[in-house]
Amino acid sequence: MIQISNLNFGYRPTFQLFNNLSITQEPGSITGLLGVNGSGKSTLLKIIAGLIDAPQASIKVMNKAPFRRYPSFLEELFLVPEDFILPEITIRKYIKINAKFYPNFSQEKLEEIIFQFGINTRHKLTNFSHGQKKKFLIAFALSTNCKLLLFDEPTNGLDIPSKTIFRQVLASSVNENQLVLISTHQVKDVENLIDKILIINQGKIVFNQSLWDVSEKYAFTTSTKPEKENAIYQEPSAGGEKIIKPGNGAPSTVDIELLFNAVIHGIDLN
Ligand SMILES: Nc1ncnc2c1ncn2[C@@H]1O[C@H](COP(=O)(O)OP(=O)(O)OP(=O)(O)O)[C@@H](O)[C@H]1O
Repeated sequence: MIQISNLNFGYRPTFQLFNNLSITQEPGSITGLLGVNGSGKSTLLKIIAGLIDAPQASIKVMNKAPFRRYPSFLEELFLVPEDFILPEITIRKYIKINAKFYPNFSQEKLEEIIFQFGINTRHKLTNFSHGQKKKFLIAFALSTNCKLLLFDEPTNGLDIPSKTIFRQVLASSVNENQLVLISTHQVKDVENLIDKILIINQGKIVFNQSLWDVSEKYAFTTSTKPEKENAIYQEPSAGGEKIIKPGNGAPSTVDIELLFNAVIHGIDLN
């Protein structure tokens, strides 16, 4: 569904943000895109969505060049950006105007998610708080049933119950023909939701694996003192050490934050 090879891109000629970045992603997963501040997560989502051109790279998203922005491409992709401006119209009007661009749009699904989030459809969108607007946009995105859904920091601004509802509605409303890519720093918010992890660092994708594979290959444990042998990576935490060791065959619950820190510190967990 996403094939990017040799992506070189920078906003300024003097600073290259991506260096020969390559990714392949197939449908059927909810993938977390992780990276430190400024590593280029939002930029990558915009390139995939066709909002930024990267003419030197070979980029195919749903077998099309995103920046050409063919209608048949746009009707199968929805990006929920980190920041957005919504028009001064009611939710009902927004739906009436925008739903028709998405052939698989489900009004029923939208009403269900809006109900779960407790959104009042009579108000104008501009009268909502940022978190309320975001919940509406997430609900709309899921209701489009697009093949590719891109979420940039979707849980920023959501209250704690809404984060739980976000995980529930996302997990229950996507199917194996869709790919969901979620850029986030809030790894706790996407734990038990994502099934793949992509990590971007210093202009490249440095990690791309399913959580299931990671859970089988490695054991994530804690100890009151540092491990002298056998630790692949360890770091101090409240009350002791968090440790990654080689797995023993039994699946281990993956500590995504620890995994991320290990990869960013140059540990090869591929
Ligand atoms: N429109 C722009 N013009 C120039 N530079 C930009 C622009 N947008 C982003 N950048 C720069 O590109 C780099 C990557 O930004 P981007 O927003 O993609 O990173 P990010 O990983 O999403 O960051 P964060 O986690 O902080 O949201 C940053 O150094 C940023 O300052």
